Amino acid sequence: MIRFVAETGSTNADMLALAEQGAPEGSWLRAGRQTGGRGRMGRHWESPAGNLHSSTLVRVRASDPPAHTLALVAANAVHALIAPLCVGNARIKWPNDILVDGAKIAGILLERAGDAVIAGIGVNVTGHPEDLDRPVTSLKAQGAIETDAGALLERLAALFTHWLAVWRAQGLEPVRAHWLLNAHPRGTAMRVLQPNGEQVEGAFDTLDQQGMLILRLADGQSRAIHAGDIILN
Ligand SMILES: O=C(O)CCCC[C@@H]1SC[C@@H]2NC(=O)N[C@@H]21
Repeated sequence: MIRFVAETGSTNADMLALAEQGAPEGSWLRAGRQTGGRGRMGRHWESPAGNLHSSTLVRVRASDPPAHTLALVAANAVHALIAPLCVGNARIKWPNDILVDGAKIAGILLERAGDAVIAGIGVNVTGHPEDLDRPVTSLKAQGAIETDAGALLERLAALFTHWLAVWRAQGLEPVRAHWLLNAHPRGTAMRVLQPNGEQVEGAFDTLDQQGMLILRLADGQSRAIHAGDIILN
């Protein structure tokens, strides 16, 4: 079920509260705008009217793949929503940003409380921040014919349900394989800013079976990265 509120602080915060009150898996919340939108690594997510701000709830089970790999489920769903609408080339950037021709168009934030994982998805539909040090874009700027956030969420919820079912029934492998098809190609040069402040440079190799980024360093060694921000060179 999709609920809509005209304005809230953060749909992720609201969905975490709903999860605590017993909301079932498959619940969705969409806000017209957010006043305290949360981004990854403690950043603010600009959330003006016209864009898509939504969160859904997954109740993880003991038999599921690792909960953090729901990031790949969400990225596959958001990529499938966005790619057909854009003239430019839509790609997933690890861990779960969606870029069009190198400019960020959507972001995903996973938060967990007990068995509840909240997947928060923000899509720049009609607007995007102007003052960032990284390229950003929106569906409107990409010439998309569908720019109604409500209609986009109907489609996104169906795509998320599909990828969640694959993840649960077939495991991580098909989800990971599809993610790799739509992500930066192997050999892409990148710099990783890790949460501890360390920077690592290398070339994208693959995602391992746990969803970790495997980077090939200049000396030929491999490094597994489990968290951080990537800058594509
Ligand atoms: O930093 C990122 O790329 C992740 C951004 C996630 C933003 C979405 S908008 C809906 C949901 N509610 C939030 O407060 N954040 C997520």
